[in-house]
Amino acid sequence: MRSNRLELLPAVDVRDGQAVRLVHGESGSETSYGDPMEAALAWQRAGAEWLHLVDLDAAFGTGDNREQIAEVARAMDLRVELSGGIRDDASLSAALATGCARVNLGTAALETPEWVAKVIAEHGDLIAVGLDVRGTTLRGRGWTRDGGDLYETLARLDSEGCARYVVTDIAKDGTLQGPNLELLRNVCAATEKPVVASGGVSSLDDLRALATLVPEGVEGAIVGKALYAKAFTLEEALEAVSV
Ligand SMILES: O=C(O)c1ccccc1N[C@@H]1O[C@H](COP(=O)(O)O)[C@@H](O)[C@H]1O
Repeated sequence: MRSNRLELLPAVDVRDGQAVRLVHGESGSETSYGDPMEAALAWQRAGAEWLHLVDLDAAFGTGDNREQIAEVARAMDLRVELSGGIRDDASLSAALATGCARVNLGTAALETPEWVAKVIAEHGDLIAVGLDVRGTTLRGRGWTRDGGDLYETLARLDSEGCARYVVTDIAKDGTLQGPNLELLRNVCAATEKPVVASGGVSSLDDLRALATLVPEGVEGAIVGKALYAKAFTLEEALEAVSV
């Protein structure tokens, strides 16, 4: 049964060994926030139940931070959602070996749909698919390449039994402009599977607005820039969505 409380997933995105935030996911727009382990431990101490942990170099194809990310994932007592560069058996096995609660596949769902169908069948709830969109066009390879229509891909993944979607509006990501509630409503109307919202959260009111979408299927929200910019604390965010 679905919970009626919005889950919060503070984000730690790692580029070149540092916790960073990007604007619109654009390479080169990084603001650095220091050591990823310290950031993750800070969110854990503040009461986070989930951590959204991203290897941005692996997503962009500019290397990877795999060892460091595995160290962070292993050090956590909370549940970790791991993403970035998980595109084949080797990277999936390495990700799952960290003990993470689930992995988030992006590019692979656009470029190697047969492999994604296979791993959904094998791993069920451990696999989520990230639907990173501009308008209704999916983007892969560090959000630099078009990858098809959102709703066609969603229907295909649904038919393959995908357990969950992480929906990012790229136009909102890292901008502190508020989430795209219309997009989230539309995705929730198109699937019965839970949706994790990503991109744009700027205030406690944004989180309260997302919490109103829980009955429609929004299960959680990824929060990045707003926490690093100290728009509110994680403790305040958790309180705002508690019911
Ligand atoms: O999170 C970001 O800011 C981001 C920016 C640019 C590209 C990817 C980004 N994050 C996440 O990376 C995975 C996709 O990685 P891949 O395509 O599977 O290698 C996905 O969770 C994005 O949301």
